[in-house]
Amino acid sequence: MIELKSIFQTYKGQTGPVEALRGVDLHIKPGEVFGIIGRSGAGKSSLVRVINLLNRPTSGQVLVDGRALTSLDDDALRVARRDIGIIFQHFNLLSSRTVYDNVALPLEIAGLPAQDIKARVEPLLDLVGLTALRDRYPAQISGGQKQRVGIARALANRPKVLLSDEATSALDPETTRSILGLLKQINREFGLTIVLITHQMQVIKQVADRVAVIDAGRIVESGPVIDVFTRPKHETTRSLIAEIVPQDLPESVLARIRTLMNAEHPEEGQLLRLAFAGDESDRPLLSDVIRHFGIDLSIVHGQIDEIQGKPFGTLAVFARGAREQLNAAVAHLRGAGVHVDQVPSLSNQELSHVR
Ligand SMILES: Nc1ncnc2c1ncn2[C@@H]1O[C@H](COP(=O)(O)OP(=O)(O)OP(=O)(O)O)[C@@H](O)[C@H]1O
Repeated sequence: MIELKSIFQTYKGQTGPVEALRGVDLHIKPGEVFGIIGRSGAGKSSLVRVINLLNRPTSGQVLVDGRALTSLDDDALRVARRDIGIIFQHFNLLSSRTVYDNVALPLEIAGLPAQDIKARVEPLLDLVGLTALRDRYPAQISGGQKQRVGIARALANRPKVLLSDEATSALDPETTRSILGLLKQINREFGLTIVLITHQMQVIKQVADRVAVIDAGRIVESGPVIDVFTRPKHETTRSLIAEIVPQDLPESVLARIRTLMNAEHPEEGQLLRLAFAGDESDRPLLSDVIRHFGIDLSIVHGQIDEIQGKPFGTLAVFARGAREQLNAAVAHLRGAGVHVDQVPSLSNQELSHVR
């Protein structure tokens, strides 16, 4: 549905060129909710605005629904853009127009007759739950309601793709949940492809199917959300995930591990960090390894959460047993699809760096 090929975006900065995007390749499939996450200044807005050519990239190709937007002239691009709706952090509504007239605006620009406009706008107001507020002005409605107007307006031209540029960043957590719920509903009902950029992992966790992590203008990691959450590879991903899944063990847990460690011969104890997702979490894997390999396990820390109905979690366990048995147990867990980090040393100094 959307293909970005080797995208570079360089701005003329005040003190010299700023390379906001440095060779981005992305392939977003039809009907998926694709999240792009990164810290402030990573290049998220530049990237999302390249998709509809609000920003023309310095080099690279943008294909949407098989059409190379980067090769179109201005007139053809204007028409092609009707297939791509966009919603913004600050809603960008016209204050002098009512809710109804804001939603109608893109259809007026496209030259639809008033009757056709009415036939499109009314069901959209119904969809976003604003029929009763149709004659209010933006100053007379809440932030969440403004974003609902933004969504209805973005859908007016019946796009195939909806871009969301930090659309929930100015909203409180409850309103954010309801707006994301609405986006997911639209994605399911209309099969609309949604690309959302955000700096909030909560947003990715609630609605995205796949996610790409952008850092300093490059995609550093991408994949299904559940994989990226349970097995983050890049430091930026780890620190973003720490917002909702703590990546470092708390000091009190480290103190417990030190106590356990002091009670053991170093070669007989090992700290393991397990990450599991989906079906793995339903199986009695820990009791399996205790029974089959004759080892003891103490759970020292853990967290279980859910991503779109699928459980995922991390556990830190202190494993005791003969070295060979411990290694066999780790191999068994890995064979069952659990990601296992073996914390290699039990020295106090290294424990202070345990993640
Ligand atoms: N028009 C511009 N002129 C010069 N530099 C720009 C321009 N727009 C963005 N930049 C720079 O490009 C880099 C990427 O900016 P961008 O807005 O894409 O990042 P972002 O991840 O969306 O950040 P934020 O979350 O803070 O909005 C930053 O260093 C920014 O200062």
